[in-house]
Amino acid sequence: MDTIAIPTLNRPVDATVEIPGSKSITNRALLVAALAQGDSILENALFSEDSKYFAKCLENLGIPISLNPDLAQMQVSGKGGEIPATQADLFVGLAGTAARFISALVVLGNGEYRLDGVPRMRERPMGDMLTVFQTGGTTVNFEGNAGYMPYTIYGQQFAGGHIRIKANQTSQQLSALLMIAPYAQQDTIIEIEGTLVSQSYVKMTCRLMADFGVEVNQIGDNQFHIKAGQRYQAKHYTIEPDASNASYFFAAAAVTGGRVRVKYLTKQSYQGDILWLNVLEQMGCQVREADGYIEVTGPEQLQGIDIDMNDISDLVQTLGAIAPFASSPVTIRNVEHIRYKETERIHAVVTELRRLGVKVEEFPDGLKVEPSLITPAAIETYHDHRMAMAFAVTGLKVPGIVIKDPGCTAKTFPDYFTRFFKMIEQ
Ligand SMILES: O=C(O)C1=C[C@@H](OP(=O)(O)O)[C@@H](O)[C@H](O)C1
Ligand SMILES: C=C(OP(=O)(O)O)C(=O)O
Repeated sequence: MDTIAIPTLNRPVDATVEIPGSKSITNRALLVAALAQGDSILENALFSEDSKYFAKCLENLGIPISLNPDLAQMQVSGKGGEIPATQADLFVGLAGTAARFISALVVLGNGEYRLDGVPRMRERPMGDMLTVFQTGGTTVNFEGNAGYMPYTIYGQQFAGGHIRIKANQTSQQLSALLMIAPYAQQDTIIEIEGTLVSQSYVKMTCRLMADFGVEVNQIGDNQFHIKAGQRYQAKHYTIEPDASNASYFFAAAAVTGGRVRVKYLTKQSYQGDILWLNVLEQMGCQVREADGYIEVTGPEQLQGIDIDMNDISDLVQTLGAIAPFASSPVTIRNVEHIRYKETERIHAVVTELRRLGVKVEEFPDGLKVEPSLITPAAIETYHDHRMAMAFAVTGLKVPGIVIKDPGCTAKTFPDYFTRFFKMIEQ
């Protein structure tokens, strides 16, 4: 297995970086562009495993898509809600958004669609959404355990109507239902049973739907009304830089007492993970937004924090990886749902911090990291891009940190290490 040794930086970082487009926005835009009638052009689209699997699924469903990675551009020729292919084998890798959004899309088709992913994807929950479809008359045949990949969906129509769904393990199934709801046979009311995790992503879904011409009426925190017959409008759409992936570069400024500017990101971002800036401010960093970039300047000494990260849970690893450098404990709460992601993330981050000699306590829904001296180690990444990207930042401060399987960043950020090394060379 490949490894990358992280060189320590014995000075504050001082760099300006560019981050590729948001994964979450790219995959939403691909879905709604596929449902619109006519050509949409997506600028600053993300080219990574997650979005390429998504694009390939659309192509296999007969929706023409042309990819221009050099220009970071994708063109989708939407079919107005039709799915031309009547049979398709669809592979989503480890992309949770592709798994959930494509499964919903094929319910609108008229045919037989088999979906599968890598072994870990077969362990990630799909059942709450699939039960909704089954209740509405769609047949789903599971090859293994009910509620998990691989399965075949026999698309007919999405019934819509009054739907109840749980969203305590992932919000992505709710986002998927919302995005196909305008194409249902009747108006749809979606009611959340119990708690909704990762709410900021649902907000992102509704904002993106609005950008493409479809209205969602949200009543309180847990009811969504979508009128049938609304249609997405094909359009030219520019995707923001990925705020989750920007977090590692801002974190580099935070731990080295340096300065990092991320170009083209704004505080008005659709991405909840822009709140990483508030987290860093609370830990002692300074944040400045200017025309065309956001700048973070790290303090001499980071402070600890006690924080509910339910809404920004892709940042748990970033915070975990810099937490040992704070002057007081860092406590992360309310993120039980990250146990269902690329890996069992609470356990993974706790295990790797302990490997580095850090004192850390694991809770059912989070962790507490004590200020600690770090001893060097080779970090296991568990096929999880965020383990590799986050612990590379730790390596800037401590000699001898090695990241195993750095290629796993390809899921959302194929050239992460190239940009990371460019940051330290500036
Ligand atoms: O809808 C989305 O684009 C996402 C929602 C979140 O997942 P959960 O809703 O499963 O927490 C997030 O972790 C993931 O990276 C992207
Ligand atoms: C959880 C993530 O991805 P997904 O659920 O889209 O696979 C992530 O990118 O951190």
